[in-house]
Amino acid sequence: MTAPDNILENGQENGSGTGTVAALETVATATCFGGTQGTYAHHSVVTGTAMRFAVFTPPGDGPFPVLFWLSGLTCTEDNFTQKAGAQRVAAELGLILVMPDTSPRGDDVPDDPDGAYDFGLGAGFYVDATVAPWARHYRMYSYIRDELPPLVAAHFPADMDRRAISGHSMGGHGAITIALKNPHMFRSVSAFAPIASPSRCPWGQKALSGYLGPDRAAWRGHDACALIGDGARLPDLLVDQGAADPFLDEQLQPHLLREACADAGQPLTLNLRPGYDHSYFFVASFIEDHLRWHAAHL
Ligand SMILES: N[C@@H](CCC(=O)N[C@@H](CSC=O)C(=O)NCC(=O)O)C(=O)O
Repeated sequence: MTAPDNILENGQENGSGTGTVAALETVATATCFGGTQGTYAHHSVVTGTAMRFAVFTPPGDGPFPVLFWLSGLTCTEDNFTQKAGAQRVAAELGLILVMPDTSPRGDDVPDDPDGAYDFGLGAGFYVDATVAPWARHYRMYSYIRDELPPLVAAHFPADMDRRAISGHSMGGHGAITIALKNPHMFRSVSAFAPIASPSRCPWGQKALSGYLGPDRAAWRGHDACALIGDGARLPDLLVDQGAADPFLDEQLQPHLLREACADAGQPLTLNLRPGYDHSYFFVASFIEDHLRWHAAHL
């Protein structure tokens, strides 16, 4: 099976006997390092909107292991795809890369009332909102965990028993927390400049209070440090963090993750990279390390 090159108009049986998987529209494709870089669209039952995601399919027949990449605030499926330069190594390693959008979008999807970049559109925070008006569409946790994997399995030459997850900033938080809550799903987990403890930084407090309400007990299930403190575990965790990141002290706070892991005996490799900021120049500089690390675990 190669990457889809047509527009499928009907859903197809997902092979598991559990129902149909949504049709996938191919928005655009390009050949890249012998593989295919594509953008795909579908109707999401989970978010109730159209959703887009990007996929890099390496050359060859597969089945290939799959890395899910979760991007940060303001991003779409394009940021990592166009800026990280991950395709060369993914082609060499035989790794499918899946890059979803970071929130639902559409005319009836509410946004931050002030148009701020850190809530609403482009800022789904990988949680299922429980508070109106967000709860109707902002369900990125279930989208990433439950809806996207069967779509990838149905339409791409993917070996879903060999899954990895990684992400940047808000997406680093998403990758770590989704893996901590679903340890059977991923063989390896890494992050770039993740928000270590959303309950204790302005970005996270705004998002968790807005999407989940003021009860901090509900926030614990989406806070990596709280999850680790409450007993969740990963076999291993790789994190890279730029030491010149302007969000380091106020928002990201990697020392909280280091302390939570040390207290709990959770394995963690935390690389503090002198001179690097929060941008995709930083991600591009170390993505090869992460892809090789994931490939070794898959
Ligand atoms: N000052 C920026 C803030 C947004 C920003 O830095 N977004 C980061 C992720 S931050 C945490 O989730 C990002 O990845 N941006 C996209 C990019 O291509 O660099 C602003 O006001 O937009």
